[in-house]
Amino acid sequence: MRQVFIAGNWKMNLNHLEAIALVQKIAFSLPEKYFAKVEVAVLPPFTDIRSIQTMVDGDKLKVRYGAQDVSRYDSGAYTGEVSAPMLAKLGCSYVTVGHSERREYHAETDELVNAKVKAALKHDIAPILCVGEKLDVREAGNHVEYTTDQLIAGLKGCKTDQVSKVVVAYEPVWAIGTGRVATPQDAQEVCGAIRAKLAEKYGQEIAEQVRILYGGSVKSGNIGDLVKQDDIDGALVGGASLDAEEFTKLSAMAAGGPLP
Ligand SMILES: O=C(CO)COP(=O)(O)O
Repeated sequence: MRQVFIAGNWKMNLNHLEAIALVQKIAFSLPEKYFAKVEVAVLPPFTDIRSIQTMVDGDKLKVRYGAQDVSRYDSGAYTGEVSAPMLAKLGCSYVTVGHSERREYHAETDELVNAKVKAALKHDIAPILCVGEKLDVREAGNHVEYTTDQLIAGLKGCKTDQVSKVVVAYEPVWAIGTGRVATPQDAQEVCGAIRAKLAEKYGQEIAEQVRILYGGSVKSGNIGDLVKQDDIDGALVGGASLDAEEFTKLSAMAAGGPLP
């Protein structure tokens, strides 16, 4: 049984002091019983991770955390890069790989995304592999093939047992930060195709274990209908993850009901 998963991608927002305040608010406003039904993680900028680690460990908070990017290399002369061993040492559970903003603004190719997926897995950090089409691809009706091709390219060379640890995030680029959320049926179409492709390549048992998230303008008002879909196991949330009250509400709705 896959646990519902809500991950907040903070993107390039919040310094380490603001990060502490936000995580504290999330941890204390979501009643304990919800954490049994929904896994909640935050993905802050690198500069916030150490502060979050200290607080989560010290106060034994249920919120998990990770990073937004990782180097393909473990160490060496790669100025500006942060490695998977460094993230592992900071207790990161997750790292997003291949987010459309990195593919677009940092020219990340499928080959690089694949190398980063493998670097994370090697150090027991679960990659959140982001896939998703731009508007022109959807309008041409090629969105399913496009995203499943990105999926297979991102997982190339991974062992079958590693694949079960990967989280896939389907984020149609036209729905990110636009307020234009995909309908639950549109999102299910692609998430279902992603699971079917995983089953074809790695077997049904592995495919059933992989969590598939939807991302793109997710809010407390639309998450309920999204997670009701068979193949949507949660969400990768951008803007709404920066507001403690909204993110807590959204996490509670993903767990099956509103906050008391
Ligand atoms: O890119 C996203 C999460 O990774 C989605 O961002 P928004 O929720 O702001 O649309």
